[in-house]
Amino acid sequence: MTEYLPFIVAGLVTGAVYGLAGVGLVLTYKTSGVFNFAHGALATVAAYAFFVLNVEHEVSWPIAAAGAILVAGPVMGLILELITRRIATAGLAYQVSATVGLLLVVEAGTDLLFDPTVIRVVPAFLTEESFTLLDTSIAWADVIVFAFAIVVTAALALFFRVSRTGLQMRAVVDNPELLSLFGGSPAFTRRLAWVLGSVLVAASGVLLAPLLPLDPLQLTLLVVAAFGAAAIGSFSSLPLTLFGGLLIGVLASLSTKWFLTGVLSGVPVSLPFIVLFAVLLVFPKRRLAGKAFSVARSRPTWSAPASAQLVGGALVIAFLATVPSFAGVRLTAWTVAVASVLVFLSLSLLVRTSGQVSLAHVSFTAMGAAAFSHLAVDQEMPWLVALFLAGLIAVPIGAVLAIPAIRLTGLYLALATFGFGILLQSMFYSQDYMFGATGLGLPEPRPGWSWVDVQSDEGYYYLVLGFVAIATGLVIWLNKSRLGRLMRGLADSPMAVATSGAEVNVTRVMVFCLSAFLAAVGGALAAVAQTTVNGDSYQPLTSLVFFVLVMVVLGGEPWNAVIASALFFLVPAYMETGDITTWTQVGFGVAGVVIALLPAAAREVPRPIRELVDRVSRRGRRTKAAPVAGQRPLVEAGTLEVRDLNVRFGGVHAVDGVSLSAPTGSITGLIGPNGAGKTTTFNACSGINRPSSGTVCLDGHNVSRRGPAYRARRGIGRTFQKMELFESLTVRENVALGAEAARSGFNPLSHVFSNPVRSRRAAADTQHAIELCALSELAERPVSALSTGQRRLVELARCLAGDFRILLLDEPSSGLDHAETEFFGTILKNVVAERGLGILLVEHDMSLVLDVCAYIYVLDFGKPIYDGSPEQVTASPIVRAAYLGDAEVETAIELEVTA
Ligand SMILES: Nc1ncnc2c1ncn2[C@@H]1O[C@H](COP(=O)(O)OP(=O)(O)OP(=O)(O)O)[C@@H](O)[C@H]1O
Repeated sequence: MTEYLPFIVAGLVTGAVYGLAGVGLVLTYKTSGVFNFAHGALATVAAYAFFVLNVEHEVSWPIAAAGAILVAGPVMGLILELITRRIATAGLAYQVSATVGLLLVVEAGTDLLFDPTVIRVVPAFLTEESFTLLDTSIAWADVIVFAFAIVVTAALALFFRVSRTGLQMRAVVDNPELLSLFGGSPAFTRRLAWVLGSVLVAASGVLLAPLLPLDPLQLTLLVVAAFGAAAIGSFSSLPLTLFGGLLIGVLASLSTKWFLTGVLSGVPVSLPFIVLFAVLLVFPKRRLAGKAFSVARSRPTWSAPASAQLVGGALVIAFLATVPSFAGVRLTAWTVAVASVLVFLSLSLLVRTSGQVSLAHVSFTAMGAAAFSHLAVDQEMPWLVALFLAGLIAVPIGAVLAIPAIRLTGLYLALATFGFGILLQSMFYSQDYMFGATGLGLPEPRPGWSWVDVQSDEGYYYLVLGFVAIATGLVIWLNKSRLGRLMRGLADSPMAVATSGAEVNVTRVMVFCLSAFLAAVGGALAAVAQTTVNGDSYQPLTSLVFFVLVMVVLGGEPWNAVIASALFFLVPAYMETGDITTWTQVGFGVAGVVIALLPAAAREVPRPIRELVDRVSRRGRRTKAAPVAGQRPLVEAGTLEVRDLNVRFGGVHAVDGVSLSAPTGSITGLIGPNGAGKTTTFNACSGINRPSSGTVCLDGHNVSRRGPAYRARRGIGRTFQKMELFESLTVRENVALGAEAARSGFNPLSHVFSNPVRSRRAAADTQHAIELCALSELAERPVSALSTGQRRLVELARCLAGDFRILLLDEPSSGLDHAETEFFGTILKNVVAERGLGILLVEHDMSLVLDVCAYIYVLDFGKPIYDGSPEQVTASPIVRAAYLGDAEVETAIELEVTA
């Protein structure tokens, strides 16, 4: 035991500091809903502030610490509160862009202010006295740090539990409006949380300062250990977060004893990320998923017409073909930039198209470069085969990384990838199968083809240009294919994609794998331009810069990738000042913050450019002929049967013993006052929530344990009370996804390819649904530009275009005027008469219900209280009473029973 004690003590001290930083992180995340990736950067600022005051200006340590913690901390907290308040509804990717941008600014800014070549040491400032326990000398300073973390966390936890302000802090995330109604001030509460959170991380920065020479990158990443601690606390519990910090500290310290050399020597540094990843992979979903805040999505909707894109593409390629004539010594930089278009393209596919955040793309390029060298040199494989396999090697790793996004939500994918980049560097870069421990660099050979000169810089440049041009064309084609629609649909509404019949997890993994493949190939091509590479060329921080660039550069694919790659690789090549890379990092970081703060409309390509491009390419003059609407056959007869359904949410018994039957060929109503359990019943029928008991059967086939996509493919389609449209797609594309999502199924190939007969049928079904809902005039407009009534029709058309037999329509007339509701009723009656569809309709508009329904079920407080024909329902005193109040229902039931 005594041999372990020094390690345990050291681990408890660093762990207490991690825990403190983690508690600060949880505090701000809990109250603002924005995860602060710049949390570690705040510790850096505080540590340097302490250094300047205490060491450079010889201010006594208590005053210097007070300045760094109690002055710099709150100031940083208030700035962050200001930023995060504005980006709270900006969408996850923009939230990450803002905080990652801040991190980049602080890291590079510190290097600009403090010459990185000078070693700065902060002397230990707490007491140097120590005592002996079990033959181990323990410093009183360590005891103070440990006790400080415990006392502060306990005090905060108590404050949250018992004080009014603490309760308000917890309430502010759930419902800020409600809090202000009850006299609390959400703004003050949020500000207080940010100040407290920043003070805590500033304290951890000051406490870490004497432990190692000051280095902005190391300090920023060290505090990233707080992410692992916060994960153990489920991003929610303060005491568990402190415990997580202590656990990580002790395990990391012990692993320095256990794993001194060999494969596992990187474990101590990587431990927080191993813990973070393990938590994301194994913690029960409900403990984490519920904590992730859902945020509105906002994406640009304009894209240049195809003709303009083609001309633009040809011009860019023509220009790039002239590069060797003027590039001179910078030709290698140009080759790297052209190859890296693939990397940015792959990141954009993930981030901009499918709405998933990756902060580890440099890791894929590193894998590609290392794998290519080993395959081409050590294994002597043919050049093209080695390149292809180098790309493939990244695919399974991409698939594993996508798991947190599948199990949980996008934020956790961002966290997992952020940790993965650092983990790969600290654990695997120095292994022989990557860059090796010597740092000598791996040879990256060019093809030895005799029929063409690709050995020279110029020849290789043209090879890369050709490669990238073809790959870019393929990516553009993919974007326009079914997979492209599915990816964009996924970014806008995963629920609508799933209930249309597509397996969203297959799509998510596919996109990640494809992206990893392209990035690895791009990495290998770029590495070959440089002839040798080592691990230093692949810093994890660069992944953050790549991500921010993809967010800030306007324009769609592939233009944003071309511009981003040029900015990153060519600007430093042409600006020859020593710290240009640091300056550009500051610039990109600031841009990452600014783009998130801008209103959504300002993130579009500026209007004059859009108008000019549209005008020059004469958009709108030649409209493509709409496909011919197909005749749709009668659907096979069947019935949706719900038996004794019960759904509970904690103590709420939302659905209590509901049974109903909705056959094809007729419209069945499901009505009841607000909160009666109608939507919950729908969700149980379509597989969005799990009932605690009861069954859902389609044609006698029990589908209760199946997911939404399976049920959709069996024939259950639905619309949503709170509309779930694909905002960045046009009306036609929205409706088309209804027709084709189910056809993508589990098979990755059918996500991309479809047989021509089926494609034509899907296009005809789409057109049929569009005409049926009178949307032909609007078919090419983005849905975000439509009125509520038109949007309801698009959702219905999407449902009608699919191969569904039973449609669940949840309050489809809400937000419609009288004429629109009547039109809606007519469409419903028509599709039932013509195609024999079955409809289960939840609706508050009783005139519509009584007009179209053949049979009606009535719920109240989750219980079935009546069912019958429209006439019986209208006449029933039970139903009338249900809409008036509780006591009357019971009296009415008694009266009806006696009668
Ligand atoms: N995810 C959830 N967690 C906790 N309670 C929930 C959840 N979803 C619904 N409830 C509760 O279940 C009950 C039934 O809600 P539901 O939305 O199904 O009613 P509804 O009949 O559709 O109401 P409305 O007509 O207002 O849409 C309500 O008390 C609601 O607060």
